[in-house]
Amino acid sequence: MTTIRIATRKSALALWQAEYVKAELLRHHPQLNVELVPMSTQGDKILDTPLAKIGGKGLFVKELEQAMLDGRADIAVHSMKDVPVDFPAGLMLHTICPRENPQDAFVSNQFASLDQLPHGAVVGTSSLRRHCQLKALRPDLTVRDLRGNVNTRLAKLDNGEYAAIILAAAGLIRLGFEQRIASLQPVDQSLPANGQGAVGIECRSDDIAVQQWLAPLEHAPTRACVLAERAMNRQLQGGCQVPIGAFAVIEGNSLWLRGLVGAIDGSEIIRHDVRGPVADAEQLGTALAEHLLAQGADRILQAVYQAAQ
Ligand SMILES: NCc1[nH]cc(CCC(=O)O)c1CC(=O)O
Repeated sequence: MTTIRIATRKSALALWQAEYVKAELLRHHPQLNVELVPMSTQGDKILDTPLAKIGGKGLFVKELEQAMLDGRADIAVHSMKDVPVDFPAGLMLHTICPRENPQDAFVSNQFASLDQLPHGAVVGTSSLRRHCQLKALRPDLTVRDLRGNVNTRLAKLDNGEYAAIILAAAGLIRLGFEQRIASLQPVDQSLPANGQGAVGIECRSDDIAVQQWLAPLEHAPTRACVLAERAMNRQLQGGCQVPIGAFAVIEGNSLWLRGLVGAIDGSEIIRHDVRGPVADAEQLGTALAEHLLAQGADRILQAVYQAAQ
């Protein structure tokens, strides 16, 4: 019997995603044996420092990748949002699964939406992208860092430390917390991060057998969108902690990609969007990034990187 071992982080969301891939593999190939190999990553161990200050790309994926290279695991399941743009030699991003709701969610026990928050309210998020867009809409708000997995973040909200918190809707929905979403942030007010809501599967580049098992899990429209979004980030040389939004949708045969780069305090946001054939997804992402750079995105990003040091 063929066994496929899935390297996964131990957070509730990571385990959900690994279980999802396991269930999908078994649904398509009932003859397989699929096992989870849970492990801790560097990113899971550093909980007290804001992510933006730790730097280092791929904090949450290195250990999983080493396990595949060592043959202790065959595939790794990732939130595409957390996957660095480049892969180590010998590994590849093989499969992109159907996207869950890509929007940011407004979660509060008292308020229905962002515009209901009283003047000066404290909002929790650890994402520079969300921070930037929140302050642009509501300069009066105090944005405070909010780390931890989804359960921890909800507990901090319930403790009364924040009037509201912003999380990815996808994580909440997958973990059964959909009813905690007070409202969804419209994408033109909170443009999602590249890859948000999509699950990706990484494997060894030469492991043709595993790649054949994975093939039916692929979702072509999600792949096109995520490739466009990631190409934009790659061209901007943005890591995972940058005030960059990138979000694509497919309309008929055409792909519509929106992007932004902003100052963390929301004082300046550069936006642009492009449309083109779905087949040109990556070129669209690169072209959008070039436009943003020409409009001053590099100046904004340099200031962000300097402030983080
Ligand atoms: N950076 C952490 C992370 N990585 C993926 C998700 C949510 C699920 C997804 O985007 O697929 C989250 C939590 C969040 O942003 O609220």
